[in-house]
Amino acid sequence: MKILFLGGGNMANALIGGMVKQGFTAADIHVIDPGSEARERLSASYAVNCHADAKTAPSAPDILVLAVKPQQMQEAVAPLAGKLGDALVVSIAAGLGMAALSRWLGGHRRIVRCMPNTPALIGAGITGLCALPEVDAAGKAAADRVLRAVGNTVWIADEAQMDGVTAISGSGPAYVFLFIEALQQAAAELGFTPEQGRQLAIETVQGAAALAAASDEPASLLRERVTSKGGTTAAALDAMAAHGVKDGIVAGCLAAEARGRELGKLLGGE
Ligand SMILES: NC(=O)C1=CN([C@@H]2O[C@H](COP(=O)(O)OP(=O)(O)OC[C@H]3O[C@@H](n4cnc5c(N)ncnc54)[C@H](OP(=O)(O)O)[C@@H]3O)[C@@H](O)[C@H]2O)C=CC1
Ligand SMILES: O=C(O)[C@@H]1CCC=N1
Repeated sequence: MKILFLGGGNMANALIGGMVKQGFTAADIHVIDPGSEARERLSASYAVNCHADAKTAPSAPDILVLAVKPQQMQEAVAPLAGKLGDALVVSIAAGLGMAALSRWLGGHRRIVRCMPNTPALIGAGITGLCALPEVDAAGKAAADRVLRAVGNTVWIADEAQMDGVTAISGSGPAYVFLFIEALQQAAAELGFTPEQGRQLAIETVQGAAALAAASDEPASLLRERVTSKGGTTAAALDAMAAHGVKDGIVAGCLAAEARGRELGKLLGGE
């Protein structure tokens, strides 16, 4: 099974690292990236085959993973159009619809669109996936196996919801990191050292996420359990509500979804 990556940046590194760990054979993985640094990093880390362009790469791989920026995609896939045989194309590009991608690939229809996230780097990713109707069960299973190498997967029936997946889990780690930054800033203002602030903030987020994952109860109930009447948490939540924290997060997610749709249109979608 030959797997070709187009683009060898952050997400390709995360996926390839996970795949090699899960027993995919490095010799069967090829990467095209014009950047010599990107290629050196990948071949040094995982001993995969790296190519500066499509000329030396396998022309009809079993799986082609598209891991360039959405804005780079049309130009990047042009050399591959019409030459893919029945390769399964797995795109991780935000916003880019499968109809536009299919056109750019000369009418290729075996396409799966995915949205992973950066915790994939440590095998803790969550990926939403969606396929064109022409992709059979074996094709979906193959895409699922690639993305499961770096975390869990959720299949989405309606492609229109993929921008929503991007808004919640694709971009989501950035919101959580912002929250951690805010906790660390507050810790610094309260006189803790950076190391103390880091430990208190990160282990709180880790512990709360683990508790939410382990519990059948909704997050709102877990929150209420922390919140004693007239206590410190109530004071904090009141101040956060006055600053619109929760509404701001919801508005941010909706803005991410809207930007995904906008990118899709700019990139040639309907
Ligand atoms: N980062 C994230 O959290 C997530 C990203 N994604 C999606 O993953 C995709 C990749 O993102 P990310 O890994 O962060 O981006 P990167 O910029 O890190 O990686 C893209 C790589 O592709 C290279 N490249 C540019 N043009 C070509 C070409 N013609 N042929 C082959 N390679 C090329 C780039 O080189 P150079 O730098 O020299 O241009 C770069 O090394 C994007 O479409 C993004 O929407 C999806 C989920 C999460
Ligand atoms: O910000 C972006 O566009 C990409 C997609 C999801 C996460 N990063």
